[in-house]
Amino acid sequence: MEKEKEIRRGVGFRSYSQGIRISLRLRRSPAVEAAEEEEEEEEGNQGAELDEEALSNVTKQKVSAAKQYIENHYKEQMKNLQDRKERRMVLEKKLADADVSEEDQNNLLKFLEKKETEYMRLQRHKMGVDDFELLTIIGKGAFGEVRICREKTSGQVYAMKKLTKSEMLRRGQVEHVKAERNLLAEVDSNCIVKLYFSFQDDEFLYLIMEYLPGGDMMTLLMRKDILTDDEARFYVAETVLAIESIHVHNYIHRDIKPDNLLLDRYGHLRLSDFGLCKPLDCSTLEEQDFSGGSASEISESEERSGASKRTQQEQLEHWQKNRRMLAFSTVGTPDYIAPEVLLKKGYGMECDWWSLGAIMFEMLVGYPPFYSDDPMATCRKIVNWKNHLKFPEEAMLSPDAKDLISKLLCNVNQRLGSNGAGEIKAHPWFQGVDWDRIYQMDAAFIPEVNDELDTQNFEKFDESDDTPDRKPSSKSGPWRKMLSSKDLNFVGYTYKNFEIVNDCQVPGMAELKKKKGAQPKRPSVKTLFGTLAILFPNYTAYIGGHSFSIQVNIPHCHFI
Ligand SMILES: Nc1ncnc2c1ncn2[C@@H]1O[C@H](COP(=O)(O)OP(=O)(O)OP(=O)(O)O)[C@@H](O)[C@H]1O
Repeated sequence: MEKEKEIRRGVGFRSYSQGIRISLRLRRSPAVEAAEEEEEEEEGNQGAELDEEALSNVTKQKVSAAKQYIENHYKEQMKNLQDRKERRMVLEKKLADADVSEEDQNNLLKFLEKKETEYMRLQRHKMGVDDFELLTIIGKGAFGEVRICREKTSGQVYAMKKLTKSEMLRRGQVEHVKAERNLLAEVDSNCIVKLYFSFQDDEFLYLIMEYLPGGDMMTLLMRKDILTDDEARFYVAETVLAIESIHVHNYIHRDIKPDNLLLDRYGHLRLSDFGLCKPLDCSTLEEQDFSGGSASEISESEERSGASKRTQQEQLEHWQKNRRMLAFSTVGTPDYIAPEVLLKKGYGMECDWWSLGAIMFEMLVGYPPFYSDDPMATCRKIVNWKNHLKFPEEAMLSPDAKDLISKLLCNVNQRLGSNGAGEIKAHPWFQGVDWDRIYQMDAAFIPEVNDELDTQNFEKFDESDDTPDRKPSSKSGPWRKMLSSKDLNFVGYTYKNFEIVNDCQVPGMAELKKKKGAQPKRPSVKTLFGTLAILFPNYTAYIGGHSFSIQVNIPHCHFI
């Protein structure tokens, strides 16, 4: 009966996004359709409105998936049209001001149109794992692996993160993975790893990101043991900026740890791994499960294992021995998670500032503040942090460093950063930090990177076939795919970033930008060529009998 009602009503909705009205009906028999039309007329044409309760959950899910798909599609199309118009206008304006013959002007405009057509074709191209040559594995996590890869057509090198859908579903991580994709697509910041494409096949989700060859902070800390105050200040300051840049977009990371702080070619830090927090199973525990966390109870158990007698150096060595194992285990390390997150009490952005405090402690002391042989004991220590936060004397932390850590590892309502990142930036430990220029300055360490495929700053991983590569699913149209029950969960995941145009990668443009006002008023053909190159890199043009060839790596606008 319910079902019949559902079929009789059909499903309709209207979307007024970008001025486009969409109404969708799921399949009904012609007889049902006719009956419904009659009914609609009788009801004064109100039949398209949803009777929310009459719809099954699956139908509602399908409707919302279809709605999202169509809205995304039209939104993107409108934006593309607008962008195309703007590119034409920019070029026309430049041409009007330029010292170029009419013939050259026409040639350039024709060239632009040709490139636009190719660009549109490229946008329609359905990306799949087959578009990439898969190279070395550089990371493994609970849901999949990260490896470097090369796009076959452009030759561009990326990092490909591959996540197993079934695993995400099993662990209820679907919303998290969507959050990760959304954040990466939405936040365009120097401090965040850049996302170029995301796509999926039947079994996996793929994120194609920039490859950051400097390695991660976990590896750096394992190689260096501890950092000096100045070195730590540099990385902590860049982490503050990275956290701030996601908070201003109303995202909370919740899982900030050294493994998620990546270093670029020049040693500058970028935050990654959004929304895939792997809650140690203690996050499903209730408050009483954290009982037994008093100083004396934990000391007793640590005494039994000999942990309480360890010197700072011994504790550091013990930590390092366990660290990789913890990082690659399915439960992950809880060492940086805020107590309110562990207790599921409801948490806000402050939890990321707690993680910052734990990372800063590790940078200066050598191991995180609540480290214990057993991850459950670590959770207990975090929840009972007042009894367990101790600065080893041998570490000789400066009073300012201790003060900042203590103001980050504390109750939420007293935590520095609760009123914005400005509070943290103003702390005396950061005195002398030029917050506006830190990303332009030399990093504390410049990583050794010999070529674009160099992975020396990463651990070596086995090519064992945990998550076998599969062929991408058939390309028989988005609707069929969208409505297959498995993929409904991941609708809206696919993404191409054609937007981040980094003109500093265009030879000559960066210099022009630096020397303000140096750009000639009447641009030469060469400058015009630069403009076109920004729009459409990697091409050779013949202007005024000269051939100009520029190789520009703007991967998201690739191979046009
Ligand atoms: N864009 C990138 N460039 C270089 N290395 C990367 C990149 N993304 C990830 N990595 C490497 O892969 C490791 C795992 O990545 P990430 O944490 O995103 O994966 P994950 O499966 O979500 O792991 P986790 O188990 O921590 O959730 C990182 O610690 C880093 O060493």
